[in-house]
Amino acid sequence: MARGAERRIGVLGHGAIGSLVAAQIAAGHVAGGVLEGVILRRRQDLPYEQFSLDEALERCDMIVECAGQQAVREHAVRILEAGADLLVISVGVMADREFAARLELAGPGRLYFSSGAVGGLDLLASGARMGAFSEVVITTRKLPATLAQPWMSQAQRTELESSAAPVEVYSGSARQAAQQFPKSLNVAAAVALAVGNWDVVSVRLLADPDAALTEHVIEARGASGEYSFSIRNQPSAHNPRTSGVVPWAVLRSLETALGARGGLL
Ligand SMILES: NC(=O)C1=CN([C@@H]2O[C@H](COP(=O)(O)OP(=O)(O)OC[C@H]3O[C@@H](n4cnc5c(N)ncnc54)[C@H](O)[C@@H]3O)[C@@H](O)[C@H]2O)C=CC1
Ligand SMILES: O=C([O-])CC(=O)C(=O)O
Repeated sequence: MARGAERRIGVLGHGAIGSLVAAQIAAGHVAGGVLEGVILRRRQDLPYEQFSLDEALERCDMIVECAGQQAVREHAVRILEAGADLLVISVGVMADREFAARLELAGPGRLYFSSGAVGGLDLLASGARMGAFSEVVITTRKLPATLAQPWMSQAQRTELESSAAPVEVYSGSARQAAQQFPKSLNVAAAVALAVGNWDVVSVRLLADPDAALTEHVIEARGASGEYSFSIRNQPSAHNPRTSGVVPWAVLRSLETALGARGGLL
Protein backbone atom coordinates (compact mmCIF):
# COMPACT_ATOMS: atom_id res chain seq x y z
CA MET A 1 0.00 0.00 0.00
CA ALA A 2 1.33 3.43 -0.90
CA ARG A 3 1.87 5.65 2.15
CA GLY A 4 -1.21 7.77 2.67
CA ALA A 5 -3.53 5.44 0.71
CA GLU A 6 -6.66 4.43 2.57
CA ARG A 7 -7.40 0.74 2.92
CA ARG A 8 -10.93 -0.52 2.31
CA ILE A 9 -12.44 -2.29 5.31
CA GLY A 10 -15.25 -4.85 5.43
CA VAL A 11 -16.85 -5.63 8.80
CA LEU A 12 -18.10 -9.19 9.30
CA GLY A 13 -20.99 -9.23 11.79
CA HIS A 14 -23.09 -6.36 13.07
CA GLY A 15 -23.90 -7.12 16.71
CA ALA A 16 -22.64 -5.40 19.86
CA ILE A 17 -19.06 -5.20 18.56
CA GLY A 18 -19.52 -4.98 14.77
CA SER A 19 -22.15 -2.22 14.83
CA LEU A 20 -19.91 0.13 16.80
CA VAL A 21 -16.83 -0.80 14.79
CA ALA A 22 -18.61 -0.16 11.48
CA ALA A 23 -20.07 3.15 12.68
CA GLN A 24 -16.69 4.41 13.89
CA ILE A 25 -14.89 3.50 10.67
CA ALA A 26 -17.73 5.05 8.61
CA ALA A 27 -17.45 8.23 10.68
CA GLY A 28 -13.77 8.51 9.70
CA HIS A 29 -12.37 7.69 13.15
CA VAL A 30 -9.86 5.07 11.99
CA ALA A 31 -6.73 6.55 10.41
CA GLY A 32 -5.88 4.83 7.15
CA GLY A 33 -9.20 3.02 6.69
CA VAL A 34 -12.57 3.59 5.02
CA LEU A 35 -15.66 1.44 5.49
CA GLU A 36 -16.37 -0.37 2.23
CA GLY A 37 -19.35 -2.26 3.66
CA VAL A 38 -20.64 -4.86 6.10
CA ILE A 39 -21.12 -8.60 5.66
CA LEU A 40 -24.33 -9.76 7.33
CA ARG A 41 -26.33 -12.96 7.47
CA ARG A 42 -29.58 -11.05 6.73
CA ARG A 43 -30.08 -7.63 5.15
CA GLN A 44 -30.80 -4.84 7.63
CA ASP A 45 -31.81 -1.22 7.37
CA LEU A 46 -28.33 0.31 7.68
CA PRO A 47 -26.65 3.37 6.21
CA TYR A 48 -23.81 1.27 4.71
CA GLU A 49 -23.40 -1.02 1.79
CA GLN A 50 -24.17 -4.67 2.58
CA PHE A 51 -22.44 -7.34 0.55
CA SER A 52 -21.68 -11.03 0.44
CA LEU A 53 -18.26 -12.27 1.48
CA ASP A 54 -17.40 -12.91 -2.19
CA GLU A 55 -18.20 -9.30 -3.11
CA ALA A 56 -16.31 -8.09 -0.04
CA LEU A 57 -13.23 -10.03 -1.10
CA GLU A 58 -13.27 -8.32 -4.49
CA ARG A 59 -13.41 -4.89 -2.89
CA CYS A 60 -11.76 -4.98 0.53
CA ASP A 61 -8.14 -4.92 1.69
CA MET A 62 -9.03 -5.99 5.21
CA ILE A 63 -11.91 -7.87 6.86
CA VAL A 64 -12.65 -7.25 10.54
CA GLU A 65 -14.33 -10.25 12.14
CA CYS A 66 -16.92 -9.38 14.80
CA ALA A 67 -19.17 -12.42 14.30
CA GLY A 68 -18.00 -15.31 16.48
CA GLN A 69 -15.70 -18.32 16.36
CA GLN A 70 -17.88 -20.24 13.88
CA ALA A 71 -17.71 -17.39 11.37
CA VAL A 72 -13.90 -17.44 11.60
CA ARG A 73 -13.93 -21.18 11.07
CA GLU A 74 -16.14 -20.78 7.98
CA HIS A 75 -14.46 -17.81 6.31
CA ALA A 76 -10.91 -17.14 7.53
CA VAL A 77 -8.95 -19.35 5.14
CA ARG A 78 -10.86 -18.02 2.11
CA ILE A 79 -10.28 -14.41 3.21
CA LEU A 80 -6.53 -14.92 3.63
CA GLU A 81 -6.21 -16.90 0.39
CA ALA A 82 -8.02 -14.10 -1.46
CA GLY A 83 -5.23 -11.76 -0.31
CA ALA A 84 -7.21 -9.70 2.20
CA ASP A 85 -5.88 -9.20 5.72
CA LEU A 86 -8.07 -10.45 8.56
CA LEU A 87 -8.44 -9.01 12.05
CA VAL A 88 -10.01 -11.54 14.42
CA ILE A 89 -11.75 -10.78 17.72
CA SER A 90 -13.01 -14.36 18.25
CA VAL A 91 -9.50 -15.43 19.14
CA GLY A 92 -10.65 -18.59 20.92
CA VAL A 93 -11.01 -20.31 17.56
CA MET A 94 -7.22 -20.76 17.67
CA ALA A 95 -7.73 -23.35 20.42
CA ASP A 96 -8.54 -25.83 17.64
CA ARG A 97 -5.04 -27.13 16.80
CA GLU A 98 -5.91 -28.35 13.28
CA PHE A 99 -7.70 -25.17 12.32
CA ALA A 100 -4.90 -23.01 13.75
CA ALA A 101 -2.36 -24.96 11.69
CA ARG A 102 -4.41 -24.38 8.52
CA LEU A 103 -4.60 -20.66 9.26
CA GLU A 104 -0.86 -20.43 9.79
CA LEU A 105 -0.32 -21.74 6.26
CA ALA A 106 -3.03 -19.58 4.66
CA GLY A 107 -2.08 -16.41 2.78
CA PRO A 108 -1.06 -14.08 1.23
CA GLY A 109 -3.40 -12.07 3.50
CA ARG A 110 -2.07 -11.38 7.00
CA LEU A 111 -3.80 -12.58 10.16
CA TYR A 112 -4.14 -10.27 13.18
CA PHE A 113 -5.72 -10.81 16.60
CA SER A 114 -7.24 -8.08 18.72
CA SER A 115 -6.40 -7.87 22.43
CA GLY A 116 -10.15 -7.56 23.10
CA ALA A 117 -11.39 -7.31 26.67
CA VAL A 118 -8.03 -7.67 28.42
CA GLY A 119 -4.74 -5.82 28.74
CA GLY A 120 -1.15 -6.59 29.63
CA LEU A 121 -0.75 -8.78 26.54
CA ASP A 122 2.01 -6.53 25.20
CA LEU A 123 4.10 -7.06 28.35
CA LEU A 124 3.36 -10.81 28.44
CA ALA A 125 4.41 -11.12 24.78
CA SER A 126 7.58 -9.11 25.51
CA GLY A 127 8.33 -11.35 28.52
CA ALA A 128 7.80 -14.49 26.43
CA ARG A 129 10.52 -13.30 24.06
CA MET A 130 12.91 -13.03 27.01
CA GLY A 131 12.12 -16.48 28.40
CA ALA A 132 9.36 -18.97 29.08
CA PHE A 133 6.45 -18.48 31.47
CA SER A 134 6.11 -21.22 34.09
CA GLU A 135 2.58 -20.44 35.24
CA VAL A 136 -0.24 -18.24 33.92
CA VAL A 137 -3.73 -18.15 35.42
CA ILE A 138 -6.70 -16.13 34.24
CA THR A 139 -9.70 -15.85 36.55
CA THR A 140 -12.87 -14.50 34.97
CA ARG A 141 -15.98 -13.44 36.88
CA LYS A 142 -19.22 -12.75 35.00
CA LEU A 143 -22.96 -12.60 35.59
CA PRO A 144 -24.42 -16.16 35.66
CA ALA A 145 -26.97 -15.59 32.87
CA THR A 146 -24.15 -14.77 30.44
CA LEU A 147 -22.44 -18.13 30.99
CA ALA A 148 -25.17 -20.68 30.15
CA GLN A 149 -24.05 -22.91 27.25
CA PRO A 150 -25.96 -25.14 24.82
CA TRP A 151 -24.02 -28.22 26.05
CA MET A 152 -25.13 -27.70 29.69
CA SER A 153 -27.97 -29.80 31.10
CA GLN A 154 -31.12 -28.02 32.23
CA ALA A 155 -30.14 -28.85 35.83
CA GLN A 156 -26.71 -27.21 35.34
CA ARG A 157 -28.28 -24.10 33.85
CA THR A 158 -30.82 -23.83 36.65
CA GLU A 159 -28.11 -24.23 39.29
CA LEU A 160 -26.00 -21.63 37.51
CA GLU A 161 -28.74 -19.06 37.17
CA SER A 162 -30.35 -19.50 40.59
CA SER A 163 -27.23 -19.45 42.76
CA ALA A 164 -27.12 -16.59 45.26
CA ALA A 165 -23.34 -16.90 45.70
CA PRO A 166 -20.40 -17.16 43.26
CA VAL A 167 -20.12 -20.60 41.62
CA GLU A 168 -17.05 -22.04 39.87
CA VAL A 169 -18.32 -22.97 36.40
CA TYR A 170 -15.00 -24.08 34.92
CA SER A 171 -11.46 -24.78 36.01
CA GLY A 172 -8.96 -26.17 33.53
CA SER A 173 -6.94 -25.50 30.43
CA ALA A 174 -7.15 -22.36 28.29
CA ARG A 175 -7.64 -24.51 25.21
CA GLN A 176 -10.74 -26.21 26.59
CA ALA A 177 -12.03 -22.97 28.14
CA ALA A 178 -12.02 -21.13 24.80
CA GLN A 179 -13.90 -24.00 23.18
CA GLN A 180 -16.47 -24.63 25.92
CA PHE A 181 -17.25 -20.92 26.42
CA PRO A 182 -16.79 -19.55 22.87
CA LYS A 183 -18.56 -16.26 23.59
CA SER A 184 -17.03 -15.68 27.03
CA LEU A 185 -13.45 -16.95 27.20
CA ASN A 186 -11.77 -15.70 24.03
CA VAL A 187 -9.64 -13.79 26.53
CA ALA A 188 -8.06 -17.09 27.63
CA ALA A 189 -6.91 -17.66 24.06
CA ALA A 190 -5.58 -14.10 23.80
CA VAL A 191 -3.43 -14.70 26.89
CA ALA A 192 -2.23 -18.06 25.50
CA LEU A 193 -1.24 -16.40 22.20
CA ALA A 194 0.56 -13.62 24.09
CA VAL A 195 2.69 -16.03 26.16
CA GLY A 196 3.14 -18.30 23.14
CA ASN A 197 2.16 -21.46 24.99
CA TRP A 198 -1.35 -22.81 25.45
CA ASP A 199 -0.27 -25.50 27.90
CA VAL A 200 1.01 -23.12 30.55
CA VAL A 201 -2.27 -21.15 30.81
CA SER A 202 -5.06 -22.27 33.12
CA VAL A 203 -8.48 -20.70 33.55
CA ARG A 204 -11.00 -20.32 36.37
CA LEU A 205 -14.47 -19.10 35.47
CA LEU A 206 -16.81 -17.85 38.19
CA ALA A 207 -20.50 -17.11 37.80
CA ASP A 208 -21.20 -14.33 40.26
CA PRO A 209 -24.69 -12.82 40.66
CA ASP A 210 -23.05 -9.67 42.08
CA ALA A 211 -20.63 -9.21 39.15
CA ALA A 212 -21.98 -5.90 37.91
CA LEU A 213 -18.61 -5.46 36.20
CA THR A 214 -16.97 -8.26 34.20
CA GLU A 215 -13.69 -9.17 35.85
CA HIS A 216 -10.57 -10.76 34.36
CA VAL A 217 -7.53 -11.23 36.60
CA ILE A 218 -4.36 -12.39 34.84
CA GLU A 219 -1.49 -13.66 36.99
CA ALA A 220 1.72 -14.76 35.31
CA ARG A 221 5.17 -15.87 36.45
CA GLY A 222 8.14 -16.43 34.17
CA ALA A 223 11.74 -15.64 33.30
CA SER A 224 11.03 -11.93 32.89
CA GLY A 225 9.18 -11.47 36.21
CA GLU A 226 5.84 -11.76 37.96
CA TYR A 227 2.74 -10.00 36.73
CA SER A 228 -0.78 -9.39 37.93
CA PHE A 229 -3.33 -7.52 35.83
CA SER A 230 -6.78 -6.87 37.24
CA ILE A 231 -9.43 -5.77 34.76
CA ARG A 232 -13.01 -4.81 35.62
CA ASN A 233 -14.96 -3.87 32.51
CA GLN A 234 -18.45 -2.43 32.17
CA PRO A 235 -20.49 -4.95 30.16
CA SER A 236 -21.76 -3.83 26.76
CA ALA A 237 -25.23 -2.26 26.91
CA HIS A 238 -26.09 -4.33 23.81
CA ASN A 239 -24.71 -7.71 24.89
CA PRO A 240 -23.98 -8.38 28.60
CA ARG A 241 -21.63 -11.26 27.64
CA THR A 242 -19.28 -8.82 25.97
CA SER A 243 -17.29 -6.11 27.73
CA GLY A 244 -18.20 -2.64 26.48
CA VAL A 245 -14.57 -1.80 25.71
CA VAL A 246 -14.17 -4.63 23.16
CA PRO A 247 -15.28 -2.72 20.01
CA TRP A 248 -12.89 0.06 21.03
CA ALA A 249 -10.12 -2.54 21.36
CA VAL A 250 -10.95 -3.75 17.84
CA LEU A 251 -10.73 -0.18 16.54
CA ARG A 252 -7.37 0.34 18.25
CA SER A 253 -6.07 -2.95 16.85
CA LEU A 254 -7.35 -2.06 13.39
CA GLU A 255 -5.69 1.33 13.36
CA THR A 256 -2.41 -0.21 14.54
CA ALA A 257 -2.58 -2.91 11.85
CA LEU A 258 -3.31 -0.32 9.15
CA GLY A 259 -0.18 1.54 10.21
CA ALA A 260 -1.20 4.87 8.75
CA ARG A 261 0.31 6.78 11.66
CA GLY A 262 2.72 6.20 14.52
CA GLY A 263 1.62 5.68 18.10
CA LEU A 264 1.71 3.37 21.08
CA LEU A 265 2.53 -0.21 20.17
N1 LIG B 1 -11.49 -11.37 22.36
C1 LIG B 1 -12.37 -10.84 23.21
O1 LIG B 1 -11.99 -10.24 24.23
C2 LIG B 1 -13.83 -10.96 22.93
C3 LIG B 1 -14.28 -11.62 21.82
N2 LIG B 1 -15.62 -11.68 21.56
C4 LIG B 1 -16.02 -12.39 20.33
O2 LIG B 1 -16.79 -11.51 19.54
C5 LIG B 1 -17.95 -12.17 19.07
C6 LIG B 1 -19.04 -11.18 18.76
O3 LIG B 1 -19.43 -10.54 19.96
P1 LIG B 1 -20.73 -9.60 20.01
O4 LIG B 1 -20.67 -8.57 18.96
O5 LIG B 1 -20.86 -9.17 21.42
O6 LIG B 1 -21.86 -10.66 19.66
P2 LIG B 1 -23.32 -10.35 19.09
O7 LIG B 1 -24.09 -11.62 19.29
O8 LIG B 1 -23.86 -9.08 19.66
O9 LIG B 1 -23.07 -10.12 17.54
C7 LIG B 1 -22.58 -11.10 16.68
C8 LIG B 1 -23.17 -10.80 15.31
O10 LIG B 1 -22.51 -11.58 14.33
C9 LIG B 1 -23.47 -12.06 13.41
N3 LIG B 1 -22.95 -13.23 12.72
C10 LIG B 1 -22.69 -14.44 13.23
N4 LIG B 1 -22.18 -15.26 12.27
C11 LIG B 1 -22.13 -14.52 11.13
C12 LIG B 1 -21.70 -14.79 9.81
N5 LIG B 1 -21.24 -15.99 9.45
N6 LIG B 1 -21.77 -13.79 8.90
C13 LIG B 1 -22.23 -12.58 9.23
N7 LIG B 1 -22.65 -12.26 10.48
C14 LIG B 1 -22.60 -13.22 11.42
C15 LIG B 1 -24.71 -12.32 14.25
O11 LIG B 1 -25.88 -12.34 13.47
C16 LIG B 1 -24.67 -11.14 15.22
O12 LIG B 1 -25.35 -10.02 14.71
C17 LIG B 1 -18.26 -13.18 20.18
O13 LIG B 1 -19.03 -14.27 19.71
C18 LIG B 1 -16.89 -13.61 20.63
O14 LIG B 1 -16.43 -14.70 19.84
C19 LIG B 1 -16.54 -11.09 22.37
C20 LIG B 1 -16.13 -10.43 23.49
C21 LIG B 1 -14.74 -10.33 23.88
O1 LIG C 1 -15.90 -9.40 26.81
C1 LIG C 1 -15.33 -10.05 27.70
O2 LIG C 1 -15.15 -9.60 28.87
C2 LIG C 1 -14.72 -11.38 27.42
C3 LIG C 1 -15.42 -12.24 26.45
O3 LIG C 1 -16.62 -12.18 26.28
C4 LIG C 1 -14.61 -13.21 25.70
O4 LIG C 1 -13.40 -13.32 25.96
O5 LIG C 1 -15.17 -13.88 24.81
